[in-house]
Amino acid sequence: MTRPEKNWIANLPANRLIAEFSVWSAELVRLGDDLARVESFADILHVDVADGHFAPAMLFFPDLVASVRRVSSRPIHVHLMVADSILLSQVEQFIDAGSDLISIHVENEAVANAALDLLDRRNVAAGMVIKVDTPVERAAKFASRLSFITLLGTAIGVKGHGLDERAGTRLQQASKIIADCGATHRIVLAADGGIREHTVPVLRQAGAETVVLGSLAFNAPSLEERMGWLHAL
Ligand SMILES: O=C(CO)[C@H](O)[C@H](O)COP(=O)(O)O
Repeated sequence: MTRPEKNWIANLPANRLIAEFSVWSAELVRLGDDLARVESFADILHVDVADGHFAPAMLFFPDLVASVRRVSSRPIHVHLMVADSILLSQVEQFIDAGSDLISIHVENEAVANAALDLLDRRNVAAGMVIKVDTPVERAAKFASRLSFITLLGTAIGVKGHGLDERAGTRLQQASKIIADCGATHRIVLAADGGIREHTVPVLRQAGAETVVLGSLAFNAPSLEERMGWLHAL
C-alpha cells in the first residue's frame, strides 16, 4: 500500500472533525475485512499499545502495525502506553513497523525528550497523550516538538467508559498551550476515550480537532450516516 505523503498532518482537514478510527474497536477476528470497510471514512488509523503495567490492558504489537500497513493507505497513529524502561525500544520497533505518528505519554517525562529525539532522527511525527488526572500544563514544555496532543477523556487503557466531566475545560487549556507554544507547524488537538453521540459535539465545541472513534464508528448502524453527522458538527 502507498504510504501517506510527507506532509500528511498539515494536509488533514481543518474545516471539519478529523476521524481517527481505533483498531481496538474493529472486529478483530476479521480485521482486514473491517479495515477495508472503514478505509474510505478513516482519516487516520489509531493503534493502542499497552504493556499491562503503564496501563492495565495488554494491547497490540509491531507486527500488527506492519500488517495493517500492508492493507491500508491511511496514516497509522500509534498510542504507546508503556513503562519508561521499555519506551525507547518500543518507539524504535513501531517506527520500523511503519507507523506515521507515535504518541508517547507526558507521564513518561523522564524519557520523553529521548523518545522525541529518536522520532525526530527517524523522521516520524511525534505526539503526546495526557492521562485524565494529569495536569494539562505538564505538556507545555514539550508542545513545540509535537504534531499531536491527545487528551484522554477516560481512565487509561479502557473502552466502553463515559467521558470525564473535566474533558471540555482540559481541551480548552490544551488549545491555549498549542496557541502559545510558538510552533510554526500544525499541532492537532485530539480527544480519546468516551467518544459518544452526545459527547462529540461538546468536545468539538471545546476545541477538539480529531476524535478517536471506537464503537461509535465500528458499531454504527450506517457508517455513512454516522460520518456525515460527524463531519457536519
Ligand atoms: O483507547 C480507547 C478508549 O480510550 C479506544 O479508542 C477504544 O477503541 C474506544 O472504544 P469505545 O469508544 O467503544 O469506548
